[in-house]
Amino acid sequence: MEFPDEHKNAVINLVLNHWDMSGVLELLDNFYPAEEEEAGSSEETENSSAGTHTLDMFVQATCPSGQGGVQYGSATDLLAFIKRISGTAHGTQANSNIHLNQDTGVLLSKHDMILQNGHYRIDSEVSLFPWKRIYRNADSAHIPKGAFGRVHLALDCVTRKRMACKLIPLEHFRYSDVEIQARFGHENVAELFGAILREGTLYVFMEAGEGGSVLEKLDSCGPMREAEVIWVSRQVLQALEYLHSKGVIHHDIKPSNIVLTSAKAVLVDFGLSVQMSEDSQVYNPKDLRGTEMYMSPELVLCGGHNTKTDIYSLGSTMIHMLTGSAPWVRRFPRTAYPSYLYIIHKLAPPLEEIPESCSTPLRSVLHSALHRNPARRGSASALLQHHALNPTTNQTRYTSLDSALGEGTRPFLSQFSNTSDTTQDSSLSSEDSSPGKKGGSLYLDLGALAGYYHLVRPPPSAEYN
Ligand SMILES: Nc1ncnc2c1ncn2[C@@H]1O[C@H](COP(=O)(O)OP(=O)(O)OP(=O)(O)O)[C@@H](O)[C@H]1O
Repeated sequence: MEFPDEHKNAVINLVLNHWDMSGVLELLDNFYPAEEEEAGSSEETENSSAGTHTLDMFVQATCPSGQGGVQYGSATDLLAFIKRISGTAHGTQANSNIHLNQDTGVLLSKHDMILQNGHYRIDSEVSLFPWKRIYRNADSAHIPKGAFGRVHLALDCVTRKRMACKLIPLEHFRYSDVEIQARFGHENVAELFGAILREGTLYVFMEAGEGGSVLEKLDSCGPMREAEVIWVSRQVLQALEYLHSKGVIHHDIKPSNIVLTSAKAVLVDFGLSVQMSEDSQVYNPKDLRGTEMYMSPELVLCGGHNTKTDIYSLGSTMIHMLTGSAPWVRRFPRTAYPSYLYIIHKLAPPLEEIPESCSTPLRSVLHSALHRNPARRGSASALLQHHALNPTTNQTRYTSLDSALGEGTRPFLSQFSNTSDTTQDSSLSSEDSSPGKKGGSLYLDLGALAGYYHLVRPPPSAEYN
């Protein structure tokens, strides 16, 4: 049966508005089969004749006249999309039919990320900014980046939604880069908003840690106060409690992978994460994954480990937060020790690095988190119950990093309480932040507080336009 074009478009729009991918595909089957065959566009036809409904077929069919291939979808749609991308990236998908010359992707956030005719174009629909150019120094184009990804601040030009956007070259893309965040939403896991493939690079949009990473804090300010360490550790443990309950091991807990928003700390970088199968108690690694200084002794041995390895890495991260240096590096300078694996194997745990000033309750948390024997190491749930991490009624219960600061700064900070973002310097440097820089927090340093005021103001509108 032949349908007029207006009728087709109206029905497609109706289904898109009440988003249902299977409904859309079914409709497309009814509307377009003859046209696809006639068009004879080889790859498309081959695919559809094989009975596979690919995103590209969907894109081509719904956007016949130059419209883009970015669609709103569910987490399942996003997972299907990135599965195909990772197949292409690693050459395991023979005829994946990914159109590298056309943007394709799936956005989860229908209300905050506005698509224009199936496009989400950099600069017209969404703008990307190097963090530091926005918040610190107009001359600097510093972009926080890891081994493979560069992370920008992104702004939807219509809704003004602020996000982080990680750019991953296709050849370095791993399915887990997106999979875990797509499947496991938690308030302490950076929320995923979508992913778009454009010109061989995957743009992954997610919740922005506009306050920078914990490593950046340590680099700027030196060791953190105990209250701050407790506040951050609690947030990370909440994320780990959830992830571990799903059998997920993050594998790279460290200060640079914990980022701060105005009200919470969230985990990022799930590229090394794995989910253990339901019945297995042990994950047997094929490779060594993680960042040396924070690695557990059992992980270094490569003989099998479980979720407790993340707890050990969090213990190492807590040492870094309390001292300003990653474990081991002060006793064994990196210049002299290119690898810490043997040191960790022989000497772990680094309990003597716990500063003398550390309170007895927090010390006991560290002893539990850093226990050499994973079976005797506290789980995330157990540590969350520990009284050191659970301020009693006599103690303040902190709701943000700001509120974890001393009473003395409150009047000053309250001037800015209407500002929602605790945005700060986003410079990223070494893993071992110099302990000699400043004794306290950025927030407690008056000079830095002045800078803080500067930083939390909204970015200059000229740059956003
Ligand atoms: N959502 C975010 N908000 C703010 N900053 C972020 C966000 N995601 C990542 N970053 C910053 O960018 C840095 C690099 O990102 P990420 O760790 O995801 O990349 P990577 O290439 O996988 O890095 P790695 O070398 O640690 O494996 C992080 O260490 C962090 O400081």
